[in-house]
Amino acid sequence: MKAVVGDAGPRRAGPGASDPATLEADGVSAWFGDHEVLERVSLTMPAHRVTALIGPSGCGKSTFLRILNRMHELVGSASLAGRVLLDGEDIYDRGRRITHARRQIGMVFQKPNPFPAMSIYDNVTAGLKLGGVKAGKEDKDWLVEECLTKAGLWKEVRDRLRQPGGALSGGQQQRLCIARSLAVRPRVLLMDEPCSALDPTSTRRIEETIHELSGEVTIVIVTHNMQQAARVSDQCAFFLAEQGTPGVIVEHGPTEVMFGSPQDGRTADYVNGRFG
Ligand SMILES: Nc1ncnc2c1ncn2[C@@H]1O[C@H](COP(=O)(O)OP(=O)(O)OP(=O)(O)O)[C@@H](O)[C@H]1O
Repeated sequence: MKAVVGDAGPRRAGPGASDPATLEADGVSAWFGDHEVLERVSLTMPAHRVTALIGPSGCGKSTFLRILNRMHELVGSASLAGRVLLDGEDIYDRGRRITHARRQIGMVFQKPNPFPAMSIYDNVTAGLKLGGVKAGKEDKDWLVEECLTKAGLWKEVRDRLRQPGGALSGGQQQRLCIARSLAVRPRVLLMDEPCSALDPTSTRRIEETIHELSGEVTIVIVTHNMQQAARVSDQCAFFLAEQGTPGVIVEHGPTEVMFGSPQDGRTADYVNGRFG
C-alpha cells in the first residue's frame, strides 16, 4: 500500500512516525576488504540534539556516518559488525529493508547535489516519488513551502519555484538539498561536511538552519571546522585512528566540556588545533 503525505507529516497532531529519534551505535566495527577502519564504536545520538563528529582526516567519521543509514553496504568490499538502533530498533535487523532506514535517516552531502535541470519545486518533492509516496497538488504545495521554510530558503525562492535547481548559488543549492531531505519526514538527518564547499556567508546560513532544525529532527554532522562544531552542536565525539590502527572514539560529551575541559590530552590538542 502506498503512503500519502498526510500519513507521516507533522500536520497530524501528537507523536508520530516522523518525530525525532534517538540513534545509537553499539559496538560498530567496519572494514573495506580486510582493512579495519573502525573498531567497536559506541555512541548515543539523542533525539532533538545536534551531535558533531570530529577528528583528523581518515579516522573513519564519514564511514561511521554512512553506516548510520546503511550506505556503507553499497561499497562492494565493505563489511561491518555491531548494531545501529533507531529508537531501540536495529536498522540492520534481518528482514528490515534498506529503504526503511533511508526514509527515516536522511543524508546531506559535502557537495550540494540537487537535480540541476529539475525545478526547485520538483527537487523538493523528488524524494516522494522515489519513496512511492503519493500526494495531491495541494499537499505538495504545502510541503514545498514548509520544507523550504525550514531549510531557510523559502523567502529567496518563493517567486521562482519553477526555475531549475542548478540556477541557485552553492549555498542555496545546499539548503535546497536540505529541503529535499526534509520532504520525506526523516527522523534523523546526517550531514557530511555540509559547508565545506561554501563561502563563509552561506556557511553561517546553513549553521542557522541546523540550529532551527534541531527541534524537528535529530542531527549528526561531520565537520573539520572546530568553530562550527562549537557553534552548532550539543555534543561532540572525537574520533582518532592512531598509527595505522582502526578509528575509535577517544572521548565524547557535551560540546562545552569537549572544548572547555576535555578529559583526554589528545582531544585537547585536536580541538585547540595542535594537530589534524
Ligand atoms: N570506498 C572505500 N574503499 C576503501 N577504503 C576506503 C573507502 N572509503 C574510505 N576508505 C578508508 O577508510 C578509512 C576511513 O575513511 P573515512 O572517509 O571514513 O575517514 P574520515 O575521517 O571521514 O576522513 P575525511 O575527514 O578525510 O573525510 C580511510 O583509511 C580511507 O582510506
